[in-house]
Amino acid sequence: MLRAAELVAGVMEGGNLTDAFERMAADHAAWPDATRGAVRDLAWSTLRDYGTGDAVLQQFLHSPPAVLIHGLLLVALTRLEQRPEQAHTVVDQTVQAAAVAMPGLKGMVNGVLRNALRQRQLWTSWVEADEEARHTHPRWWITRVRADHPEHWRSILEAGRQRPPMALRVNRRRAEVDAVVAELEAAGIALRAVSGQTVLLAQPLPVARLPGFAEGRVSVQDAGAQRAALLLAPQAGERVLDACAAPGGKTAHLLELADIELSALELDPLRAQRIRANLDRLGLEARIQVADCARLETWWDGRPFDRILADVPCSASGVVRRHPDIKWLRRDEDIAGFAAQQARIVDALWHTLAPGGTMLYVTCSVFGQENAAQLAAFLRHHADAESDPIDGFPDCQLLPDADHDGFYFARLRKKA
Ligand SMILES: C[S@@+](CC[C@H](N)C(=O)[O-])C[C@H]1O[C@@H](n2cnc3c(N)ncnc32)[C@H](O)[C@@H]1O
Repeated sequence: MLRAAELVAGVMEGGNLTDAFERMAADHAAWPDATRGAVRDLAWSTLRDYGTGDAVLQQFLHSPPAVLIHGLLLVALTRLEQRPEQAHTVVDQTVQAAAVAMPGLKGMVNGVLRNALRQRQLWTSWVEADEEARHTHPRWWITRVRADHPEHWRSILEAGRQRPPMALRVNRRRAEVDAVVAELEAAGIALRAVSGQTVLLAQPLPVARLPGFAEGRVSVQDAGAQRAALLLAPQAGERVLDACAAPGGKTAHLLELADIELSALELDPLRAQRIRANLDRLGLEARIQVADCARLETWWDGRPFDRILADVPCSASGVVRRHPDIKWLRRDEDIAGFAAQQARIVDALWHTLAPGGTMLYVTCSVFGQENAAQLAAFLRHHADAESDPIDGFPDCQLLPDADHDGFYFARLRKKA
């Protein structure tokens, strides 16, 4: 519990959860998978439901406690929700953890949790009374989703607090889908659905347990993310650019689909290393460059691309259940910053696209400012651009649900 509380406290202090978890896992390399998974799960669940937990906690806190103790209390409330039948054990474990972390606050932790338990039947009414707690997203986020998706805002917010699905992509260069399905079933791994090269697992599990993963027959990639390479549809012999490539999920998918000459760009040198590792595992090859894709003079040799994937940096509001720290770390005003960065990237990349070529703009966001508004502005500013419809529509907003994350796709063609 204390380890999970440390992760939660790190986020409350403004830190990134994924990085903190990776540091913790590296510091405790001897932890068995199950321990690592349990710590991760508890911290992730606590942050997914942070708004709810904090609304309950605020009834019992008279002043803000030390951040680690605040995190510990939130983790304890999550545990109490998950395991009501073990309430007393959970309280005892939390008090023991407080005794290790901050012995002087052990009594306070004990008092808060026992009081909260005594008033268990009131939790729902406290949560219902507060919009942030009810939807467990910040108020500005709720306002945006409601304005952008008047019909679906509730289901989007609800999806944001669920455990994410786990999907696989079968590497068609190395395996047949039927054979992979048989291997998974033989390993006792239950499947929920199979469609094209995509296999949806009934339960998430560590990649080390996936038959065929190390041998590059399968990759883990959300089913929504798998649409990107299919929509760009590279053809044999083409020059293709993956402009924002790390960790390389879509780079690999593009290379699995056709024999292309692919350049992968990535701004962050550490993340760029993950592209190479992914491609090596899958037996694929690309030219990888560390560069700001919008600064053409630093990386472009002047030869135009037939297709460009612009999987731009964004708010990640469509994948928030995988990164539950995001919703508490981002601010409303950050979204305009993302939109400006996205416009700068696609404006620059457009110069590198051949006449008649195709660019796919992708975000994992559900905010209109990064999506449809971005497309409209782009078409206004580029007379040589036209929309290449997706399923008969100018764009495609995939909303997060039980099967896939939230994504936005817009396909643009450069007039010849
Ligand atoms: C949404 S992620 C890409 C995910 C990737 N396409 C995949 O499917 O695995 C966006 C990536 O763009 C990188 N990035 C951000 N700004 C960039 C820029 N100006 N030039 C190149 N890469 C950039 C980020 O570091 C991040 O790795």
